[in-house]
Amino acid sequence: MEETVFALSSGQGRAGIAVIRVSGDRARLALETLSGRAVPPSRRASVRRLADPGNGEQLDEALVLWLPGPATVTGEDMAELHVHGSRAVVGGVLDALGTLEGLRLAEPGEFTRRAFANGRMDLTQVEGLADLIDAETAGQRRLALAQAQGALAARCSEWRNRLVRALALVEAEIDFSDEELPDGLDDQALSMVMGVAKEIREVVASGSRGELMRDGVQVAILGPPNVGKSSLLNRLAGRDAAIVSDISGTTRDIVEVTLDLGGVPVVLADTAGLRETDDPVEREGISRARARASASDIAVWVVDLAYPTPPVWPEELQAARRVVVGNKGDVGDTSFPCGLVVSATSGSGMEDLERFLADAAQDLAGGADGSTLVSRVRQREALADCLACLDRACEEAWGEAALAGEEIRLGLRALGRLVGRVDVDDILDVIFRDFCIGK
Ligand SMILES: Nc1nc2c(ncn2[C@@H]2O[C@H](COP(=O)(O)OP(=O)(O)OP(=O)(O)O)[C@@H](O)[C@H]2O)c(=O)[nH]1
Ligand SMILES: [K+]
Ligand SMILES: [Mg+2]
Repeated sequence: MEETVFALSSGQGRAGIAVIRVSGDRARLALETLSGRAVPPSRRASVRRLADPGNGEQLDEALVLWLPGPATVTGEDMAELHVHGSRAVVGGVLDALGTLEGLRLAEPGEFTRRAFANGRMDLTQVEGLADLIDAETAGQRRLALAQAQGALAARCSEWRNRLVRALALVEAEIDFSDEELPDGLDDQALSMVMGVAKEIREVVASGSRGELMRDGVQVAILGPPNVGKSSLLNRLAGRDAAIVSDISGTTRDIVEVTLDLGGVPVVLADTAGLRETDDPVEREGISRARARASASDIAVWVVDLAYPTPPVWPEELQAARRVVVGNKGDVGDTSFPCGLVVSATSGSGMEDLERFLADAAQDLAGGADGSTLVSRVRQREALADCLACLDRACEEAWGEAALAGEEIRLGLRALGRLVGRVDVDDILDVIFRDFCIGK
């Protein structure tokens, strides 16, 4: 029997209400012991006095729920205690639960781990839930919620069913042929595999959008020293995140600010001005700036319109979108060719820059049609593996049936990895590492 676990599932610190969850076979006994009465009718919120079973001292008057398994989040019997959210009440109730035999504090992510173990969620839903809890923008919430509710899981199981049927056709053909093995896939199996491959290809192609939505679109602010890169970052952030001064080479470390632009998370990075220098610290800053530039999705090159020089994009730049921004438009030559003219000090043109960034970010990460299903490299790679197998199966279509069948089987295995049916051990710890106690 698994131990029964409990934890504070709402946030740490003083609050109006705090929610403590108990999961496992002893959840009923725990609730009965603390409340001194039989559990209330299942799934009905009921008021109970909770007392310390050791000395009988009342700890709180709470709203409690008795949730018998298996139709619970973890798949086990559960109890929920909605107590007053002070340190003393929460601490008292947690301590009291800890004194009960067979109960212990849950480890980070343990509720979700049990849900996964009991088949209440597949791995993609677990990942979606982790992302939902961390979601900061509306776009992230939509993507994570769809995944937590099983949008990707449902597609996977549908692909799986079709591939299993195709495989059955191939195997039947192998079994029924007397001497000579049949050639490749039969027509029906081939069209099934091709159909699934086409759909997976589309999902894989949209994968980078989901990853950008989950991780944030990276914007690098680049340019020579003293052109006003840090001033621009501060303007966009609406606060003094980076040090501004009239001394060239002020910024050394990367300064990051995350913005919510139309529901898409955008990570702005201010960087050291690019120039030749003998100062070892500044040189390190410049090499960091170049590294960040090469990892950016959107690159902004800033020109000082008071002393304009043409942009020199770093060679390693791979950004999908670039823009040249002429700064110090308040004092400089606004006829110099730039994508946008702004002034970080007066604020003129800043709305245009923000709109440019929002549109570009939306282009790269937004998926208003909700068709984006994958949001992690792990998911995209598993699907790409599956796709490669299916493509090889189709190539074998006129070759050996046994080989084609084997490729379909390998494709199914890749799908199994995606949802956590096979080869799950090494990824579980990585996924649950991000979870905190109570989830
Ligand atoms: N007139 C005017 N001055 C500006 C504007 N933007 C920035 N400055 C000034 O330009 C100087 C340099 O600004 P920073 O933001 O530190 O420039 P930077 O590109 O980050 O400089 P480094 O970090 O040294 O590479 C400061 O004195 C700012 O006040 C602007 O739009 N107009
Ligand atoms: K400066
Ligand atoms: Mg700077």
